[in-house]
Amino acid sequence: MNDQHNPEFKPTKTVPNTHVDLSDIINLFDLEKRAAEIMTKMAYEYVASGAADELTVRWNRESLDNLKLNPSVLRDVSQLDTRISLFGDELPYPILIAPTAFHKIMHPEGELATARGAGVASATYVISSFTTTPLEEIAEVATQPLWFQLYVQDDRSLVKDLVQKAEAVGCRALCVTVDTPVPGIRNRQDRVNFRLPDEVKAPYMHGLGDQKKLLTWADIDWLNSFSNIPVLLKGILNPADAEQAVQAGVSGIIVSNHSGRNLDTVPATIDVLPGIANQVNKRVPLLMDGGIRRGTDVLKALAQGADAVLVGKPVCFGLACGGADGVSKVMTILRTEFELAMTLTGRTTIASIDRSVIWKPA
Ligand SMILES: Cc1cc2nc3c(=O)[nH]c(=O)nc-3n(C[C@H](O)[C@H](O)[C@H](O)COP(=O)(O)O)c2cc1C
Ligand SMILES: CCCCC(=O)C(=O)O
Repeated sequence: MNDQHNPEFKPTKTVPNTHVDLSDIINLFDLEKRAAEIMTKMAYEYVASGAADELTVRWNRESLDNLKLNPSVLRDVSQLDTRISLFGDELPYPILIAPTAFHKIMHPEGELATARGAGVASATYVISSFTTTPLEEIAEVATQPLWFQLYVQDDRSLVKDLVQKAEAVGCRALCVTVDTPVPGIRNRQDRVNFRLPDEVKAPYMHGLGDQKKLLTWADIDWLNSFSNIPVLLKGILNPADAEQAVQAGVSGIIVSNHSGRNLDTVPATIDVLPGIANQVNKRVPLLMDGGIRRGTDVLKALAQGADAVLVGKPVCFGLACGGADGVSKVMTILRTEFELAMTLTGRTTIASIDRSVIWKPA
């Protein structure tokens, strides 16, 4: 059972407590429980909620849980190599920090803490367009690669300026989010009347969803025409769109349903991944996110065709509970669990993680 559906999770405090003892946080579900106790109700509801009836949120987890593993025994597992290469950078392990908005509502140090935590954990951090800290300041404290997530907002000249700023501060890739022409139905956010506190600003947030200026494939051509860094599309859920993305010349694809926050009842990402992987056939790197909470989930996603995964909510909860320490703890727990899953399934390299890792009935 996914802990986030536990009705006992009632955020009680109204003032964030940022001095939490993390020593008894053993897994990522522990962290969500702790976060529910200490975050403001508004921030907790913002992070934890999904769209409408949250069916997709649940399915992301259920579909991962329902895949069974098929270990191979008696292999030499004394040496593991978890490195991958993406767009010219070597990542020590295939887990990135997904872009999530508004970190200052989760922790007073906001995105600076996230970047520091990413640095400690040797993780690549994808900064959201709706960061509450200017890009230059994040870049100053970052010691690991940064990527930038782009919301194409109504004023296209500001969009171009933002892409150029992201490039100027050293972001290594641009993840264009394509699943949010307008925000989804977010009942839980509406119930708490979600809004940014006056003291928190999102300097690059101007406006999504003017019906006359919705994002289309023509915008992808336009972005590709001037971006000097690889362009990925984030939020692809079917092989036809993946094919069109490759034809449009994108450098990578992120299979994502936005953690079930936008269109409820779309399938779990792990379920659509194999079909998309078949279609893309390694022409561009394929990343995936949605419900990754265990090292075995990372292994399953790689087995089903992803080159790497991203994690969103757990990083927000880690940030809320412990700032940079909480963020690094999330990534380190997941990395350690993933290494153990590789060892126990007898797969010692990323290349050896293929569909044979998933158990199938005889
Ligand atoms: C609190 C929160 C804020 C998010 N903000 C953004 C965002 O600004 N841009 C974006 O492309 N995706 C955003 N996402 C989606 C994440 O990038 C990612 O797709 C998703 O969280 C991954 O699933 P997981 O949270 O189950 O790991 C957000 C997700 C959460 C939970
Ligand atoms: C309207 C989107 C706001 C940021 C976001 O992507 C999210 O909350 O999921």
